[in-house]
Amino acid sequence: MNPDILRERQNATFDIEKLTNILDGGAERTNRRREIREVLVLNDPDFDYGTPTSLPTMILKLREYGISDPVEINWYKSMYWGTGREALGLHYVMFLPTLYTQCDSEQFNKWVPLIIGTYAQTEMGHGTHLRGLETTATFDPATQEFVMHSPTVTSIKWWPGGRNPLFLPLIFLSIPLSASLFDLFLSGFALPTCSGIVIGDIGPKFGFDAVDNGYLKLEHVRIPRENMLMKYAQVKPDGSYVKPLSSKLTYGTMVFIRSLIVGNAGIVLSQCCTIAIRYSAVRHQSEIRAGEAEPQILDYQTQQHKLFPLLATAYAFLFAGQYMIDTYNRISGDINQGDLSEMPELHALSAGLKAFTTWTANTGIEVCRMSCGGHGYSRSSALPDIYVEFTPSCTYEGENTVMMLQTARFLMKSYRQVQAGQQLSGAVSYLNKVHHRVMAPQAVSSQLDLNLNTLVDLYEIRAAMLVELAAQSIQQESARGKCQEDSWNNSTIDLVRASDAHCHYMVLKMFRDKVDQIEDPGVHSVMSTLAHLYAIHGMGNFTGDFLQAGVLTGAQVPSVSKCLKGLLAEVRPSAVLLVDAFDHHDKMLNSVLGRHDGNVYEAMFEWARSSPLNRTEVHESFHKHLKPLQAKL
Ligand SMILES: CCCCCCCC/C=C\CCCCC/C=C/C(=O)SCCNC(=O)CCNC(=O)[C@H](O)C(C)(C)COP(=O)(O)OP(=O)(O)OC[C@H]1O[C@@H](n2cnc3c(N)ncnc32)[C@H](O)[C@@H]1OP(=O)(O)O
Ligand SMILES: Cc1cc2nc3c(=O)[nH]c(=O)nc-3n(C[C@H](O)[C@H](O)[C@H](O)COP(=O)(O)OP(=O)(O)OC[C@H]3O[C@@H](n4cnc5c(N)ncnc54)[C@H](O)[C@@H]3O)c2cc1C
Repeated sequence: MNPDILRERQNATFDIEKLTNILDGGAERTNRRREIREVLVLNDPDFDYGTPTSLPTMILKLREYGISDPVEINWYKSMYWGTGREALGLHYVMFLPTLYTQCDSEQFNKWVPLIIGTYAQTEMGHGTHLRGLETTATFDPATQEFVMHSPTVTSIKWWPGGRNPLFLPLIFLSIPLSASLFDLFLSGFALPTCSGIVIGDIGPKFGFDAVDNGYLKLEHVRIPRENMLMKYAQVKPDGSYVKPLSSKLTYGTMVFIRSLIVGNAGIVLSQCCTIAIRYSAVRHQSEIRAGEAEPQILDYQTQQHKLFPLLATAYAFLFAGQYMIDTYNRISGDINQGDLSEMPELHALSAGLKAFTTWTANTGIEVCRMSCGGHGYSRSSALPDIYVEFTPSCTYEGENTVMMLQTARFLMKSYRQVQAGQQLSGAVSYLNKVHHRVMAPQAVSSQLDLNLNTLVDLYEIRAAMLVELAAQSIQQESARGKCQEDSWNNSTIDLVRASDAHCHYMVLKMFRDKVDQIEDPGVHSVMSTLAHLYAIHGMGNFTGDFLQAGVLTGAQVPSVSKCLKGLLAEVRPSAVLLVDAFDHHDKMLNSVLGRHDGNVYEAMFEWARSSPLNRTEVHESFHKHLKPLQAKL
């Protein structure tokens, strides 16, 4: 083991295993995750990663082991495929959940065990604006079929991932009866027997290469009436339409996946922090004091300033992901029982946190890559591949700006309710104080109050102020004679800013609540330090907001920076131990820089030598192209 990394692991001030258990949701979950990793994947003689049979092997193994829990599927898949995506991601995280949540019982029993599918909602002309989707599904009572049709070039289904060229069970969103409502259809087409279908691949993408994203054009293709997913809405044999309790129930799968993406952003950021911080512990470069040995780059304050707030953010997002999934499970359970009262809040929370966490993690991956210098740009680091695979999460499953505006819609509605004298509960209950003006900034002392509860309060006041400012912008636009829609559009910068601040407050609050639950003194101490670092770092990035909210004075601003530097120094001794607690297996990370043993250079040389370009002393292209050319010169 590299001596630097060995030294970093001595004198631990907290129990790493206990922290890993907290991240997994308990010791039993850690044991189960490791069982899946060690027994069901690494030590499985059939484990054949990287071969053409990998995918079918994985599917059969998941069924053989009876793994159906989304988290356990993800544990298995991420061990099998490492940090990359694989062609069946969409099947597991969108196609199956749609069947689970939108099929009636007969359909469920008929389809779920049997098929692999994709989710074809987006069209060439519309991905965000679902009410603008053009694909039609017209019911023909005479034949008890729906006629599926792509009326325009912009209605061609575009992007469905994992498009299977031979058999096409896919979830469709189409407009069967009216522009405002659309429903889900399962369309099993067996190509090439089924005429009226034009299918293909949309071509090379920025990345996501393991997933074949396709296109699908339908020309009056008929499917049985029974293929409409009929849990919430039905078309009866006589053609009558039974509306769902809410038209937004059709959107349920997107809410589910957005809820998963929050935790996934934490996982991906934790992978990158593991790579960058372990590498920074073994990389020596330049000098701090003339004549002394080159220091570990982790001892540079700027390197700590790049990586430690991201480390704190990774923990924050992992805890936010736990909260999000628990909230999703609770509310979707109520929805299943017909109680839709919290559906708007679930939508607003999942939409906002999906955007907030993916935007932050997306930027953070690049900071981790650049903090590793040239070797960070090598594919051997795994950081370029992680970035390329993660960055579309800011676009898919709800483009981030649009998602933030959906959260803003909920915040504005809540603000208006408070103005009308209603008492709010849940995540927006802090807006009650705005109405009663108890949001007045606390007596701001000359010293920054570092109590975590106080910091949470300051973020709450900042969010409330920005919600009020956005609402005032809309009111001012209306007062200038603008219609409601234009008043909204002319305030969308403020609205996104308010949603971002609301999400930032929510994530810090979840972090603080999780720290409060930690009983082990050592783990509590180091997690409390990270939560403070997360809060103070955000205060440094958004100083203007806190000044504008009156919860920070100009005189206190220097102490924010001073406090930040102190917290960076406090984290430094535990940095490697804190990434060890993420418990990412070398085989899954697949990173020369992030190896657990820290033996980076030896591994990098081996990695380079294994490159296809180094198979022969002289590359065949010399003999094929250059040598004949030289002979002519
Ligand atoms: C631990 C396990 C980890 C697993 C790892 C998995 C991590 C993930 C990794 C990879 C993922 C797989 C790869 C994904 C591939 C990508 C797939 C896709 O992209 S599929 C397509 C996704 N498309 C979208 O998300 C479309 C976005 N657009 C919309 O959702 C809607 O158009 C809209 C923007 C919400 C607007 O809808 P609409 O116009 O109908 O509504 P509005 O007029 O704006 O609002 C009317 C009222 O409706 C409320 N509303 C809107 N949506 C919802 C909802 N979903 N639920 C509840 N309520 C909703 C809205 O709030 C308004 O309410 P009021 O204000 O009127 O009260
Ligand atoms: C890798 C990848 C995989 C995908 N897989 C699938 C899949 O399997 N199935 C599927 O159905 N789809 C899939 N998609 C499509 C994806 O869901 C859409 O790209 C996404 O919903 C964004 O919609 P759009 O492309 O129409 O972008 P647009 O909405 O056209 O966004 C373009 C710009 O317009 C802005 N904008 C749009 N509306 C508003 C508004 N109301 N207010 C302010 N600004 C606005 C956006 O903020 C953005 O800046 C995938 C996409 C990617 C990148």
